[in-house]
Amino acid sequence: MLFQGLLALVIMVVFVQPIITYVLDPKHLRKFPSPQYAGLSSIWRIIQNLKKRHYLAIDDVHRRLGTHVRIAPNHISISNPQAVQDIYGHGANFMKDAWYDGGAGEYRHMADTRIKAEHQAKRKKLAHLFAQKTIANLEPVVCGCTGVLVNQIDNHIASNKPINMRRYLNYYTIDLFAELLYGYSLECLERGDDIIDAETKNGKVYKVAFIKSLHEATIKNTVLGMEAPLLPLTKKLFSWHPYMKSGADYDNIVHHNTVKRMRATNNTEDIFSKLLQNSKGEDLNLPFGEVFAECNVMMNAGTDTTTAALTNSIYLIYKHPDVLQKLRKELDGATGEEEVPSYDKLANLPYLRACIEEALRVRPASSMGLPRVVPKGGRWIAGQFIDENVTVSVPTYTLLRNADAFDDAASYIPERWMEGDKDRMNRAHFPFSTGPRACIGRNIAYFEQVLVIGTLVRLFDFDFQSEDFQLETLERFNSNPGEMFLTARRRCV
Ligand code: HEM
Repeated sequence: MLFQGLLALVIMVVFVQPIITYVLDPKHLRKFPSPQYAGLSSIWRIIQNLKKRHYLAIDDVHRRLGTHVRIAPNHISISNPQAVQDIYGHGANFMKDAWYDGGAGEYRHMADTRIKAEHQAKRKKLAHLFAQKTIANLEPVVCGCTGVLVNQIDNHIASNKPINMRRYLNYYTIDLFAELLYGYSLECLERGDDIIDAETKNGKVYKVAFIKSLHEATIKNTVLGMEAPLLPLTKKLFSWHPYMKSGADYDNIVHHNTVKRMRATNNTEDIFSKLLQNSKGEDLNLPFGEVFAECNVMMNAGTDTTTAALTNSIYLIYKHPDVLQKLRKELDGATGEEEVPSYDKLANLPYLRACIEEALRVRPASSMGLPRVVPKGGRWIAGQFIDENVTVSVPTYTLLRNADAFDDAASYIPERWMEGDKDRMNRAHFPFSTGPRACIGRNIAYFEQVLVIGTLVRLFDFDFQSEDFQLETLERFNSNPGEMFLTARRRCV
């Protein structure tokens, strides 16, 4: 009876109420074109998401229908560089949409906190963790992990086996971020798998796969968040679904490591120790739930996006032999005999940086338009007035391929970041988002990319499994690369 009641309510909210709203059109949204039935039901977007091709569907509708497109009953997607500042810029004051409630737990973390004052307080508290100065101190850990990755590639060469670079780069980011955060590695790279300890609140420890848990949890959060008002119901209705268990598994991985680190008595200089204190070293007395929430988002955002960025860079560089050759010339001139060069030798190499930037543009780790709510009074966004309380977003993938901002936009051309019109490009280039909610971890992300790409390109030749290999993208929330098997050889210099 309860189940039928819930189902009826879901049908009412998902189907009936949007039809009434569509006809009455209180927020004047019918003037915006929309694909198929997207203006009537969020099911259209949910289906695109379940197909893991949401960004491509949105890209396609913008090409066909123009800059302002209604992609859900209360959601306008706006593909225009001006909209980036209008929506996400400092001073725009657009709140994060209720979609972020999809994955929110008892305590909010920095990324899913929606209230401005709460977010500002959190960001102020945690900003010192991500300052360039703090990150420079992390170099021994990043170099150490990069060395383990090099060893593993050598092991694959020795045993004549191709290496699944997408997975090994993910093991790398998991180990690296665990070591940065908790002060110890989860040793996925050494083992060649991501099966690690998780722990329930009752203290039961069990083994689980990190990548699968995180990915399935993300699909669940993304899809359920698209009908945020229904979350209290849908979470119950789908409690049987395996992705719910995956969500709990991911939380339990973070729980296990947070409890373990909390108990540790040694004075490790890791992000965790800094998380518990302010920049003056005074104890913040954070409740466990808040510490857990921040660790939860860091193990997610700090691993999944950088895996995508690293895999995409390796793919694109080795798919473009002219780029590979030019990059190697720059690297060889700047580095010595050491296997893993120091960061300062790589940090200011313009072509290396251009290769990384261009990979973030053509294959962004985060492709989906990040939803925000139009503030009271409504706003003009990229030339069109949008009523208050309407959800808006800029489709990241589509804008990063905007033909007005980028010549030959679909092609991988690192040179554009050295010779092109940077002002024109930067108006549309926002792989880390922008404004007060922009990525706080971008310094870490560049640090890792510079070291890993700089090291691997110098040391190894890689062959794809076939000449026509195309790396697929599976968009959950982040755009995750598919499997990428490479045959490695030590480079002959
Ligand atoms: C190439 C790698 C990365 C990319 C492309 C990336 C991209 C992004 C984007 C687009 C956002 C905005 C999300 C939104 O508005 O919903 C974001 C936010 C965030 N990122 Fe990253 N990220 C990367 C690496 C990292 C790393 C290494 C960390 C380390 C912890 C991190 C932590 C965060 C956090 C905590 C937020 C929320 C910030 C806030 O709302 O104030 N990211 N990132």
